[in-house]
Amino acid sequence: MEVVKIALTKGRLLKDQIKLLQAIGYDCNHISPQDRRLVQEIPDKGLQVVFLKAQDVPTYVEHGIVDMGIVGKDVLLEVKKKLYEVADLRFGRCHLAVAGRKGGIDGKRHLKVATKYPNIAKEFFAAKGQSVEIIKQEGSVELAPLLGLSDVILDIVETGSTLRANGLVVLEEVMEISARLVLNKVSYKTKLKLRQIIDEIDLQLKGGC
Ligand SMILES: Nc1ncnc2c1ncn2[C@@H]1O[C@H](COP(=O)(O)OP(=O)(O)OP(=O)(O)O)[C@@H](O)[C@H]1O
Ligand SMILES: O=P(O)(O)OC[C@H]1O[C@H](OP(=O)(O)OP(=O)(O)O)[C@H](O)[C@@H]1O
Repeated sequence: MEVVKIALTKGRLLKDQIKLLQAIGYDCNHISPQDRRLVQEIPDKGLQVVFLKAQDVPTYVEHGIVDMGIVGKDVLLEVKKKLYEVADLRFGRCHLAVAGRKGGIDGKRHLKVATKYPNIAKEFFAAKGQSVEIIKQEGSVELAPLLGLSDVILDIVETGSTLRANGLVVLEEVMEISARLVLNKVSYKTKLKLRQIIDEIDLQLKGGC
C-alpha cells in the first residue's frame, strides 16, 4: 500500500486537524502527540502522522520528509519555504495586526516593533515606507509595549482579550490568517494517494465542514 506522511501542527490547531482527518475517513482514535513515538500510523489506511511545532512543518514538507502538512498561514508567510499551498482549511482563524497603546505612536517617525514574525513585520513596514527596528520575541509579545521594550507589536489577535487585558488596541490590521494544507512538490507529482486525500479534503470543505 502506498504510504503518505502528514505533519500536523501541535498546539491549538490540533483538535481541528484531527477532526478533519476523521471526517474524511481516517480513524485517529489511537494517535496522540502525547505518545512519544514521533511517527504514528493510522491503521489499514497507509497514513503516517508526525506531530511538529508549527515552524518546523514547512521545513519537513519542503524536504519531502513528509508529503503534506497542516500549518497556519502566518507561519507559511514567515518561513517562506518552497511548497504547494493547496487549501484554506478555514479553521485556526485569527488576524495578524499591529497593536500598541492608543495614541502611543502619534508623531513617532521610527518605531520599535516587537514580534514573533520578524520577516512579515519587515516586509509590512517596508511596503509602507515606515522606518522600524524589529525586536524578535518568542512569546508574551504584549509585554513589550507595556514595559517599554517596543512602541508596537505585530502579533496574532484572535478574540482580542490579550490586547484588552494589557491595555493595548489594534492600530492596523495586517492580514487574515487560517490553517492551510501544504504539499511537497515532488510528492504531489508522484503519489496518487496524496491526490486522493486532497480530493477528499476538498469535498469535505465544499460540504460545509
Ligand atoms: N490566539 C491565537 N494565538 C496564536 N496562534 C493562533 C491563535 N489562533 C489561531 N492561531 C493559529 O494557530 C497556529 C498554531 O498555534 P500554536 O498553538 O502553535 O501557537 P504558538 O503560540 O505559535 O505556539 P507555541 O506556544 O508552541 O509557541 C498559529 O500559527 C496560528 O496560525
Ligand atoms: O486575541 P487572543 O484570543 O487573546 O489571542 C492572541 C494571543 O494568543 C497568542 O499567544 P499565545 O497564547 O500563543 O501565548 P504566547 O505568545 O505567550 O506563546 C498570541 O500571540 C496573542 O498573545
